[in-house]
Amino acid sequence: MQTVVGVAVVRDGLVLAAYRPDGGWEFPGGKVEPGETDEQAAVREIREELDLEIKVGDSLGPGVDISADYRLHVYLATAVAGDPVLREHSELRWFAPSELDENDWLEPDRPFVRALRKQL
Ligand SMILES: Nc1nc2c([nH]c(=O)n2[C@H]2C[C@H](O)[C@@H](COP(=O)(O)OP(=O)(O)OP(=O)(O)O)O2)c(=O)[nH]1
Repeated sequence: MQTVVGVAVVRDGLVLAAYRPDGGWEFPGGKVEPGETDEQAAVREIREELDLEIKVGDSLGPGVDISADYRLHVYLATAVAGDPVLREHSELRWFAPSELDENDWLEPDRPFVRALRKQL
């Protein structure tokens, strides 16, 4: 089983969501490479995808299977420097927790979206 890390970047009480070109909101992030920790992968992916420096915080809850091969783990993070740059997604948006509608998110992300609505 390989881990995919999603990062819930929080700033001023808003969470950053990224819209996939093939549809659906997701947490920016990606696959953890061999020898990397989840945290290292999160920092690398957010730098690559958004040109953003982050500090990774707590996990948002137990991992959720994406498929037989991949499991999604989502971590809270804060932006240390810079603004996110649109590179790989079709849209980036900061959502207030009350605006988060889990139905617009990829299915594996929905428990994490619910956790965010409770925690933020
Ligand atoms: N980054 C990210 N991926 C997610 C989330 N939820 C979810 O099911 N996924 C899936 C989509 C992808 O199939 C896989 C992550 O792959 P990736 O981000 O490294 O690369 P990718 O979109 O180019 O994926 P792929 O087409 O190469 O499979 O996990 C999420 O919140 N964030």
